[in-house]
Amino acid sequence: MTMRLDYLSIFPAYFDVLDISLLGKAAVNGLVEVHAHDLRDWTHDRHRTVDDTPCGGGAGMVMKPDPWGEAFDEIIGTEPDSSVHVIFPSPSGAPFTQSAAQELSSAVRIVFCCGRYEGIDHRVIDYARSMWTVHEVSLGDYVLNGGEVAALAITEAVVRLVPGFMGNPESLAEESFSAGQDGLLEYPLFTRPVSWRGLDVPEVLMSGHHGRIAKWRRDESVRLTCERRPDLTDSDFGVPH
Ligand SMILES: COc1cc(COC(=O)c2cn[nH]c2)cc(-c2cccnc2)c1
Repeated sequence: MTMRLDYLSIFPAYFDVLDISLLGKAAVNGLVEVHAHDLRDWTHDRHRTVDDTPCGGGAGMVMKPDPWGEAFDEIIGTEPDSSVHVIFPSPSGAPFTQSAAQELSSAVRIVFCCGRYEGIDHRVIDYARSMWTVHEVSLGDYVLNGGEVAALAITEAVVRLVPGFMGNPESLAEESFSAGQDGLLEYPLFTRPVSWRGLDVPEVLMSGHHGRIAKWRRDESVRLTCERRPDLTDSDFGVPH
């Protein structure tokens, strides 16, 4: 089953990068189909206007609903279809998580709507919710100039989970934020040379003693998680289960 990805943006060139690297390979072997669209193609005035001043006053500009509606009609259609997932990256969205990426990796169609300026007229999101499955998602508590970079990050998190995309699926299982690690951060990784600029690989990892190695890795994951992500630890005991 091919996953179709559409990107609506006033800077569609952001998505040229999807033709290379891992994503390019997925596109080549028919797993993923990518279409980027310039929102201005659905404007009709000489200046190809996509924004206007906010009703009720306030600083900055808001993206007009009209171009979005016409683009939706052409790109997605005018009939409701809950199998279409429409994503609005936004600072006011719900935190994007690995489980959300996992769910989206089985979608047949995902449409990314990249907001610019101060945001998009809210009726665009309300309309989209009446037609498709909408996700307003945040990548973190910071503000980007537009949704394009967030759309690329979400795309990578999702497409790498599409069955048949990753060379060796085992590497997916071992990662942080995947079920296998109980939501712990990944332990530190090492490879050869054993000694590098006066820094040595921890001896336990060279011992060949698998039980000790597993314990060292678990202890490191717990230590790192408690240090850096107290929010991921269980408040009762301060140590993740
Ligand atoms: C500058 O103001 C913005 C920026 C962005 C781009 O996304 C992010 O900055 C982001 C995403 N995760 N963390 C930050 C989106 C909107 C927006 C879109 C739709 C509805 N409402 C607002 C507004």
